[in-house]
Amino acid sequence: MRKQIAAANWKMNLTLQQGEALLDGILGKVSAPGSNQQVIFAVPFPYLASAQQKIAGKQQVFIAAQNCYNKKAGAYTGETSVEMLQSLGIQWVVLGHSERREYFGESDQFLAEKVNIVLETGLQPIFCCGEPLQIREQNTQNDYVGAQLKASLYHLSAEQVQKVVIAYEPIWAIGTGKTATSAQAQEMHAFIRAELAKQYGAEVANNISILYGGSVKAANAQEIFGQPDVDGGLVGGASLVVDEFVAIIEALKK
Ligand SMILES: O=C[C@H](O)COP(=O)(O)O
Repeated sequence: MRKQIAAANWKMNLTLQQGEALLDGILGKVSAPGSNQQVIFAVPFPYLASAQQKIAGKQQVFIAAQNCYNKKAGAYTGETSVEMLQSLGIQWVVLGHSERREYFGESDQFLAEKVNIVLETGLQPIFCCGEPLQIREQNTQNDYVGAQLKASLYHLSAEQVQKVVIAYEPIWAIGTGKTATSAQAQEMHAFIRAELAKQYGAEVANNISILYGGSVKAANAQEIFGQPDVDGGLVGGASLVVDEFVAIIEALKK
């Protein structure tokens, strides 16, 4: 059965001290996640080790990297390998966030290579997809997102693809305060699941968690997460505030 997941993406925010206080605050307040729920914190690279120590012994709570490189090791100054992440105990990596695609020119092919190395090393990707405003206005978002999935994921086996969590993040809703309506989120999530079912069969598609991202906050989480094909969220701004993110975790389906 697929998991219900609240994933925090801190992006390039917070000092180490602020990050530690945030993590302590959230972990001190939130009830223990249920066995079908997971909480993931995607923190900046320099904080991975300390964050990993803070969650030690907590069931269903994980730390994620926000990125990784597509090569195993070598002369790639400034990059971080999946093996390095694994050596810290990290089990998750966010890949293909629209900010990486836009500001760092990450292509579908490059992301397919990153997906491969993450899975081959034994970690799990949170693979982001989503359309810009212009595409939504043309009503071609299904084609756009379908092409992103095909280009970066469909070479995977059925066994591998079930280790991927997909995060649908309409770019026009990220950090804008403009959330997709719960109906828009459900419509796209159902489309993504139907596409996965076409490629891998319904059983596999039903095992894949699909998160919504884009201005999720305490006030709208329950309604969005309540949609049948929405399995939680990838949360930016609201994940930086203790009470907001605690409420978002509590809004996950049981
Ligand atoms: O990774 C998270 C998404 O980009 C959403 O960010 P946001 O919640 O600040 O809109």
